[in-house]
Amino acid sequence: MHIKPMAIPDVLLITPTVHQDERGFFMESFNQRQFDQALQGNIRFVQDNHSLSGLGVLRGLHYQINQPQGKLIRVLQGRIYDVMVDLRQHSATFKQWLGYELTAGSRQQLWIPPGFAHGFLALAESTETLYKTTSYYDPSSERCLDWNDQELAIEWPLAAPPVVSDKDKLGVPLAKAEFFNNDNFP
Ligand SMILES: Cc1cn([C@H]2C[C@H](O)[C@@H](COP(=O)(O)OP(=O)(O)O[C@H]3O[C@@H](C)C(=O)[C@@H](O)[C@H]3O)O2)c(=O)[nH]c1=O
Repeated sequence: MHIKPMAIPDVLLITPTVHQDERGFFMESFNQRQFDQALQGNIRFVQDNHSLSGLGVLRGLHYQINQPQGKLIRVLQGRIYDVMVDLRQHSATFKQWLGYELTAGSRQQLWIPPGFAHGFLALAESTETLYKTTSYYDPSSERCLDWNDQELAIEWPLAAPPVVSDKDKLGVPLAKAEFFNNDNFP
């Protein structure tokens, strides 16, 4: 497993060691010890989320103000353009966004620490995304940033207008975003 910091250095790109043989492949998709070493911390996951998206579905940008979720994202089938926005007010990269293409073929994962808004665009039909989270779903504290906010100016690789949920159509611009109630992130 190889772990590399991204341009926002707390975001990590994880490339697993894939063992191929005549049967197929084997990989450790998560290893707590290596993850702890890489983060020099004590992250624990409590929930796994699995979603299926058609080509052009865009989900996000979501975050929870009371129970911020760290997320470990991977794609089981298809491809996504994964986007995260740093909403940690004390961060050197506050309000910066980062995008990266995750594919089923690469088997790479992204670690997004608590304190980010997150979303993704499906770049293929029948795209399945699986991600672990460090805290439980808390709909009352969930907030949504406008995926198309002018200030953020995220460069989504869109071939056509995306398919967006009614909830996400109500996403607010960064200028009106609520930030976290407790900015003491692990
Ligand atoms: C996120 C979530 C949703 N749900 C329910 C609520 C709703 O009825 C249905 C679909 O929810 P949503 O429309 O919010 O699903 P979705 O738009 O896929 O939400 C997800 O988007 C990505 C980008 C993330 O980062 C996730 O944390 C999550 O916010 O599933 C849960 O039961 N548990 C959960 O953890």
